[in-house]
Amino acid sequence: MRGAAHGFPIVLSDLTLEYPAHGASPAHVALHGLTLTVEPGEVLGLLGSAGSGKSTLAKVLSGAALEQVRGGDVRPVITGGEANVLGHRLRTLPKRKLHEFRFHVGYLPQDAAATLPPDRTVAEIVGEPILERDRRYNRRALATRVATMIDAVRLPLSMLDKFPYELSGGQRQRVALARALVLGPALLVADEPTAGIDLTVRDAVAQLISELRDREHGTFSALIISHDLPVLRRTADRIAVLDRGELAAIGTIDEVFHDPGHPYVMALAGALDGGHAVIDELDEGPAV
Ligand SMILES: Nc1ncnc2c1ncn2[C@@H]1O[C@H](COP(=O)(O)OP(=O)(O)OP(=O)(O)O)[C@@H](O)[C@H]1O
Repeated sequence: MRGAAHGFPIVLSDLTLEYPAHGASPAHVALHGLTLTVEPGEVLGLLGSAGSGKSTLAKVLSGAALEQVRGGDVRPVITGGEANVLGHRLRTLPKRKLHEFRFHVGYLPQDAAATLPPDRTVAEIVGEPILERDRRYNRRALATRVATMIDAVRLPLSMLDKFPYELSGGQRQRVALARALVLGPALLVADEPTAGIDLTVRDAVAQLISELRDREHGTFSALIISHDLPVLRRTADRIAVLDRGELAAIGTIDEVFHDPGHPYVMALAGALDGGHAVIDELDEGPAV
């Protein structure tokens, strides 16, 4: 693909994602005909109504949806078009390459804070991806890297020996973010990274993401799902808006909201004019 050959971290071409039929539930198309490109060094914000397909896209682009299915979990599959991430065609990515692929993509799932392993300390949780990659990794270097990440997400080092149940939801969210970033990924896919985090720390999380982008000179890119406009203004070069599984708009925040052609984007713009910074109250979207 042309984009991938030029080092674009994400190239989506007419991408359709579907949850296969399971039990009594029929197959469900979650995302339809999505075409977009994330440029090297770009942070793309992703907004959209509830159920518009944001988390589904994050699961697929991070490679999480390609992992072995556990229990009754139903994963989305690519049923049309192409998704190329970091030069890999996800549709045909061999299972043996998935592990390596996932080392290069930091993924913060929507439920990350709630699903941290309860029996591990913060230090163990954040350091785990390093040990998964290299069991013999120098323990002192590991401790330093983990402490650096904990500091980067503005948590005190006294948290390192704590268990998830001893932390607040916002602190757990930041532990999950530290874990997603610990391997120094080329791409971060973050599903509501500031959910549950109080205002003062939200700024710090936005700052961390923009620092990574600025410091890594085009080698760090991100897809950030968020309804938090101040966070997107700080971090995102452009935003894409999804509505009911389709792309409703894409451009800089100003381009998208100053000339909203799509009814859902118009409603978002109206909410912003009304002074709302966090716009998830529009989740149902207007009737078209
Ligand atoms: N496991 C599943 N099986 C079948 N359909 C699913 C499954 N998970 C999600 N869906 C459906 O796929 C669509 C997209 O869901 P998704 O979670 O990606 O939306 P979203 O934009 O992230 O929403 P939210 O903002 O509420 O998190 C929805 O219609 C949802 O009901």
